[in-house]
Amino acid sequence: MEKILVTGGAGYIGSHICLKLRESGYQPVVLDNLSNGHRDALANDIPFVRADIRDRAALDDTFKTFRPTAVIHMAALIEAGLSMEEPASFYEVNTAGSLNLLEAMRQHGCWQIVFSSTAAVYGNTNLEMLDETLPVRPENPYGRSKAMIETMLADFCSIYGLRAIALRYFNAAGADPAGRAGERHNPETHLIPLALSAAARQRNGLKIFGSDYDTPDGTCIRDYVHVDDLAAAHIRALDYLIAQTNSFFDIVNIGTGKGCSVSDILLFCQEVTGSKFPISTTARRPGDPARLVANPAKAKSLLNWTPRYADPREMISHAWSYYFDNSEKS
Ligand SMILES: NC(=O)c1ccc[n+]([C@@H]2O[C@H](COP(=O)([O-])OP(=O)(O)OC[C@H]3O[C@@H](n4cnc5c(N)ncnc54)[C@H](O)[C@@H]3O)[C@@H](O)[C@H]2O)c1
Ligand SMILES: O=c1ccn([C@@H]2O[C@H](COP(=O)(O)OP(=O)(O)O[C@H]3O[C@H](CO)[C@@H](O)[C@H](O)[C@H]3O)[C@@H](O)[C@H]2O)c(=O)[nH]1
Repeated sequence: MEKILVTGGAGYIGSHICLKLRESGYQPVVLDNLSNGHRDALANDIPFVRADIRDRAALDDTFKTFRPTAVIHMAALIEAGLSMEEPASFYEVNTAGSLNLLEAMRQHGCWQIVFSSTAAVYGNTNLEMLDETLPVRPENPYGRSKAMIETMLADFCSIYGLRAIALRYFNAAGADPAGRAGERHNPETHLIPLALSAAARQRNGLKIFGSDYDTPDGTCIRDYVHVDDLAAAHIRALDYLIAQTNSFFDIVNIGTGKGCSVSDILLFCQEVTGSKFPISTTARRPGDPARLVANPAKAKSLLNWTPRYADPREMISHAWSYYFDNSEKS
């Protein structure tokens, strides 16, 4: 079985990718410092290295021990809002940490990588849909830290011969439909899990960050993509990467192509849970673009990937089941 090193694999998206890797005949090996992940989010028999991507000696040991065929690189700080307060941490962990990883890959002859990029690289545009040919103009240091990694990848591909795909995910949502994994950020800052905890009366309602955006209902629009579909996209990307013989770098959006406003999401959360939690409006959160919706055409044409779940209510329903069954976990 081909071994795939999954950095950040104990996190929300990573734990779903590990499930999908095993179902697809790959052997995940996870490296995670557990700053925001959970060892118990992974099956016990998945090889696990507790280490930081900035620790070169730990990376060297990991490459020597496991000799992975490819890397899925997800380890990162992920909150766009926090990056407006602590930009240095984002450049240190995301950008410098990724350079450290790429250098270790080069030294150990591991030439294939799927990288977790983000819709946040696009920033504010007036466009209905965003496609991969647009210039990147991130609104926040998080997006800039990821855009820099895309630039490094392009150079490592053209000059050192790496093969790389950057998947620009839009907003991951939902949980494993079979209930084996879900979202457990601590502290939680994402819209849907916060709304679900309001629905469960674990918090006192939900505040909308800004209702004066230039959108139909004044709240921000995002493209919510089911985490199970996101995991499936990684398998497509990996299969594609492994089938190539020449170096290349490509960028692919992973989203549904459908936008949903914050207000819509909250109404859906109330509908799915049957709980009319209080909703109020507060100031905009700095660094939030008004609208981020994918043009998903390239994911279909290059990777033959299309989402199985396109209705946010299905995503919320799976997230709610997971929330309900795991509310005692931190
Ligand atoms: N959640 C989303 O909607 C979304 C959207 C676009 C892109 N992404 C990207 O997807 C990836 C995974 O996101 P997620 O939502 O699963 O986040 P997450 O926080 O649940 O997972 C990230 C994992 O990385 C680990 N980690 C953080 N810093 C590390 C370090 N220095 N060394 C080793 N491990 C480290 C954390 O412990 C965690 O397990 C990230 O790269 C994120 O930027 C996420
Ligand atoms: O209490 C809350 C929380 C969020 N929001 C809004 O809900 C939307 C979604 O926010 P959130 O769930 O925090 O996700 P994003 O800030 O869009 O970022 C996510 O999605 C990006 C891709 O679009 C990823 O790159 C990031 O890592 C990931 O955190 C935004 O408009 C927020 O302002 C609120 O109004 N109230």
